[in-house]
Amino acid sequence: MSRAPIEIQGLRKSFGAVDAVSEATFIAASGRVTGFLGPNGAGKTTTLRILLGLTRPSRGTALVQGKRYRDHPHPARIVGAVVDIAGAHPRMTARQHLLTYSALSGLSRTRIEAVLEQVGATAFADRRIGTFSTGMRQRLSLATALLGDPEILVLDEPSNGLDPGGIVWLRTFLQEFARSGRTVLLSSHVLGEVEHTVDDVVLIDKGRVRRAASLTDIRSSGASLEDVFLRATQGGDQ
Ligand SMILES: Nc1ncnc2c1ncn2[C@@H]1O[C@H](COP(=O)(O)OP(=O)(O)OP(=O)(O)O)[C@@H](O)[C@H]1O
Repeated sequence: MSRAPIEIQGLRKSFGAVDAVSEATFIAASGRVTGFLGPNGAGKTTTLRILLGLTRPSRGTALVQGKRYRDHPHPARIVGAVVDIAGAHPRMTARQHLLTYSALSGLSRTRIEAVLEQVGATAFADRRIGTFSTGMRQRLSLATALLGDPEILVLDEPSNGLDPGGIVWLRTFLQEFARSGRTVLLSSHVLGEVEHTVDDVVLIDKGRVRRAASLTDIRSSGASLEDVFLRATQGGDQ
């Protein structure tokens, strides 16, 4: 059997006395959008940061295409990470930011126009990032993630601050990305939005994965995603 593009196995991470992640085991499959869901402080960002090589786990493994992120010679060509572009210089334009990121990541600059077009950012490509709305920043973050033409997209709370039009646009984009055989893992605590976007869900609470299932299976059991989420995160043992 071929391996899943994302495999999290027995993951644990403690920060001093705080167990941010105490048992996380799940996969994200290709051709699917997987929602990584949990309440505030559940351990989502910590898990994604470990997956992206930004934080070291205390135990366990988080693999992309069978290897740790940092062991890939060109990780940006494997995984695109959609995280806040807070580190981007506010006086840089979107196009300058993409040029800088290409150079730092060893990526060709030939895809810059294509990714700007892909995320609908061409119109503001020459404006300074400091003047951007949240939605524009999100689009630039996605464009940055797409520069390496990755097989996998990992997004931490991607619809934060997007207006309804932006949310629908992002949903369509992610579903089309997955339909092309690629893989999307996104974290969120906004169930209403996620329910329209994802194929599979992984529910985490207090650092433990409580449930992993397809949305179809959840619906066929007669429960709503909200029911399952509340049961999983309020001491239930699902
Ligand atoms: N660098 C750190 N040092 C100490 N504690 C941390 C650190 N990072 C995270 N934590 C703690 O680990 C727990 C999990 O945090 P994490 O950010 O992973 O949760 P989350 O599910 O992403 O939450 P949210 O939805 O609020 O962003 C929280 O109790 C948090 O306070």
